[in-house]
Amino acid sequence: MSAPLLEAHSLTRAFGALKAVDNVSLTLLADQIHAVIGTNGAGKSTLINLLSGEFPPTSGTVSLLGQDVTRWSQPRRARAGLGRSYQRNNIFLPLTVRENCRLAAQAHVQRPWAVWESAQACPESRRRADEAMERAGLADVAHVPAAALSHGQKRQLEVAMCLATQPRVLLLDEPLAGMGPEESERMLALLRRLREGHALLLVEHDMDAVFAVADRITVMVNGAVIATGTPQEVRANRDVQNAYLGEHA
Ligand SMILES: Nc1ncnc2c1ncn2[C@@H]1O[C@H](COP(=O)(O)OP(=O)(O)OP(=O)(O)O)[C@@H](O)[C@H]1O
Repeated sequence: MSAPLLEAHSLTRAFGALKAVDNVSLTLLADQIHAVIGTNGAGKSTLINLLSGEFPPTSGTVSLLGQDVTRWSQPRRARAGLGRSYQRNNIFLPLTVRENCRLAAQAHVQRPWAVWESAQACPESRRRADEAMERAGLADVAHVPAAALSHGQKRQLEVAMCLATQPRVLLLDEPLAGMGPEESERMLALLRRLREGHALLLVEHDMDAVFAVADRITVMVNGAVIATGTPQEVRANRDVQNAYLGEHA
């Protein structure tokens, strides 16, 4: 069995009286895609925010590569190997694909205070950027300004920028949002390629895609986990069928 790269133990996050995430435990293994699904407001984005370190949990712990990172900031977790792509667009539109990837790598490698000055000069960030573009299938459009990319390519670029930071764990928040069938297929192929060597957490509303690509699925309702298992186990789970799946059961 693969090693756990990220573990959440009994994570809870309250906003006033509301428990947006309620006693959630989760283990992300290397070489696996772990999807988190649930209705709107189930707590998926809050869970990603707790794992990535956007804000602290009310209680519970997060460990990354065996280290307790619960009180670590988001940048510190990122430097330790936790990558995240956002639902909101994080790209510098006037810059080329390569420059966006270089800046992401640069912010990580060294001299983060000098990102503009040395994006050209730092061979290590150039190497990481080129590798990330290659893996994300964007090498052909390296010189294209991000503004000229299709919606699907922009989402690929977000993943590439995340890869340029050389993470072991990738948290992906709705990478397929707004995509047509062809773009979705391309992104799914990319996620499958990324599985090797990484632990991927995928929050996604497209159930067909989730069941096609995930090794494990966690189902959340009202902040709590109601089931975790293989796609087959989750599909067959009565609680999940009643609470959520409907026509996907
Ligand atoms: N900063 C906040 N302050 C107060 N309530 C919040 C905050 N963030 C989230 N919530 C509430 O927590 C609950 C979970 O929200 P969250 O965005 O995590 O759900 P989600 O599963 O990601 O939903 P969606 O699929 O619509 O993105 C919701 O009821 C939401 O209104």
